[in-house]
Amino acid sequence: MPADIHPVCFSAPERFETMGQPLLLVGCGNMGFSLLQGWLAAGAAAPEDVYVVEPSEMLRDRACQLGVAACSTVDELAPGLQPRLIVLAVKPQSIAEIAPAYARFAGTAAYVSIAAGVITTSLEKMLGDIAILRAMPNTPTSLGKGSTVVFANSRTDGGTRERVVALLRAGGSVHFVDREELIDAATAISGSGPAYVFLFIECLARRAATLGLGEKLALDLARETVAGAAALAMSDSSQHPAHLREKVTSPNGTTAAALEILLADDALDHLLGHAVDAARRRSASLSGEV
Ligand SMILES: NC(=O)C1=CN([C@@H]2O[C@H](COP(=O)(O)OP(=O)(O)OC[C@H]3O[C@@H](n4cnc5c(N)ncnc54)[C@H](O)[C@@H]3O)[C@@H](O)[C@H]2O)C=CC1
Ligand SMILES: O=C(O)[C@@H]1CCC=N1
Repeated sequence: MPADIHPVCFSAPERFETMGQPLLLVGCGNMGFSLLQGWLAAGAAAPEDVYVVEPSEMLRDRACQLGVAACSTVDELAPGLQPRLIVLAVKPQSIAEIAPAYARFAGTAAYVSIAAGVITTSLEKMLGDIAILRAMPNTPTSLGKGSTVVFANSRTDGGTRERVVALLRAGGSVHFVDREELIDAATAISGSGPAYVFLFIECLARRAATLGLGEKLALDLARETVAGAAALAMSDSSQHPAHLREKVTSPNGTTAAALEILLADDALDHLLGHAVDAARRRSASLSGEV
């Protein structure tokens, strides 16, 4: 873990502080819905406290099936609604158009944006000089197995940080960074990371099928192998992944034959390095497009 990323020591509270406090989720697409699933499953928010704004009828229906209220535009929200937290889960390219309509809640609300690459200075121009946090979650949040990296602007007080952590903690671990550019790094590692792992599963399954294992068994084995290895890697933090790898690798055995290819000229390391750099640079460049 980079020295700048400090995990928040936050054991799950018995009673989440977000309970009874209206929470507004703006955008309920892939990531917004993953967050919503995580919050509700962990009891971090009660369905009756959550209001979703989402223009897609299909996605509103999906949200409503979890018991929350959903409408298609900000203007349809009850005039008296005073949200305590507003989570902006819309695309970076559309946030400048969408966010300003939510500035009217600034008297009661703190804002969390999950938009990749959209810096707090830009968000402050859209919403005002108020408490704004950037969070970079990932889709395993829907199962409470996600990682979220958070940066808070200077207007964010301790109570607001705690409230946001209480909510995000429902989706898995929460880590604060104190330099905003580290959100770009986190985006490239944990935000986009699940896609790299899914690609690995796809590739492994394709190879398994090529070896004659059959489509279903091929996919089952690829999924189970990644899930099992990840569970092992998580089960004992004193064991470095390299040590776990060595335990699989018999001298002059089959794993050694495969690793000789993957480790040759640091091929995999370099490929992943290029990929992660591209994601980090893309995150940084998105800020110039907003
Ligand atoms: N998909 C992922 O794994 C992650 C995504 N993010 C960030 O989350 C944000 C959303 O990404 P996705 O969920 O993947 O995209 P998405 O396209 O699935 O979701 C965006 C949603 O915003 C809705 N929307 C459009 N206009 C709206 C408006 N005026 N008011 C309310 N909602 C509106 C869309 O209908 C759509 O459902 C992006 O900024 C992305 O950078 C961050 C971490 C991970
Ligand atoms: O691909 C993207 O831009 C978003 C941010 C991290 C994951 N998905």
